[in-house]
Amino acid sequence: MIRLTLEGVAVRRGERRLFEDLNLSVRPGEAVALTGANGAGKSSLLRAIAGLLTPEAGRMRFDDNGQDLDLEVARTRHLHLIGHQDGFRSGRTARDELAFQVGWCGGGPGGIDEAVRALGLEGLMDLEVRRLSAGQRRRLALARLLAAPRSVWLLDEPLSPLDARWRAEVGQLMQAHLAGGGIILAAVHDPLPIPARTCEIGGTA
Ligand SMILES: Nc1ncnc2c1ncn2[C@@H]1O[C@H](COP(=O)(O)OP(=O)(O)OP(=O)(O)O)[C@@H](O)[C@H]1O
Repeated sequence: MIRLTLEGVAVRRGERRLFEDLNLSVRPGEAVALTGANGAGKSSLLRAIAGLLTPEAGRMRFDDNGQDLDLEVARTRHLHLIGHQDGFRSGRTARDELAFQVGWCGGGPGGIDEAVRALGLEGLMDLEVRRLSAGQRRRLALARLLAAPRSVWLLDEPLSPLDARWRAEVGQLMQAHLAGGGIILAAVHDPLPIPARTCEIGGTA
């Protein structure tokens, strides 16, 4: 049961400090919606938590039932970041790209079929990624969450290209993740379809 704690975190991009003194604790089974204006720093915060950006100040901790985890080990083994850039090579098939990502995350092939079903991708897996619609492509990116299970989901506007049906379906998958003790930190402009605490990131566009 992993918990994420941020203490006094500040993030700077270029000349601008986006926010400072951010304190946040996300407990197992809890979802937090990161809100704020365009350019406030929501994506930057998710990237900083994932270790892709060095914060200017503060501390980030993951603990497992109160036992502090090594930060790099926690990021490598327990965290997924689904951002705007999904990392797919667009000339390869959805099947090959999902298998590659799941293998890279240490997941076996066993979970892929179930993830493909859960995200309604069955008829799309032999298509090149470039032939998928924006919503289909996002569902392919989200399939990694199920096929290579990890406790911490960092999601950057996960629902934005999805239609109403898939927003609801992914909401159910999020709910199941929380029920299993996972945590979700999601940058959003619209409310999440699950109960979530809100953390507003300061700054202006
Ligand atoms: N590589 C970079 N170098 C310098 N500044 C950057 C870089 N990437 C982003 N920024 C700036 O950092 C600020 C925060 O961007 P970020 O994407 O974190 O905001 P956001 O809150 O997620 O915005 P949105 O709601 O528009 O997605 C923006 O002003 C952006 O221009």
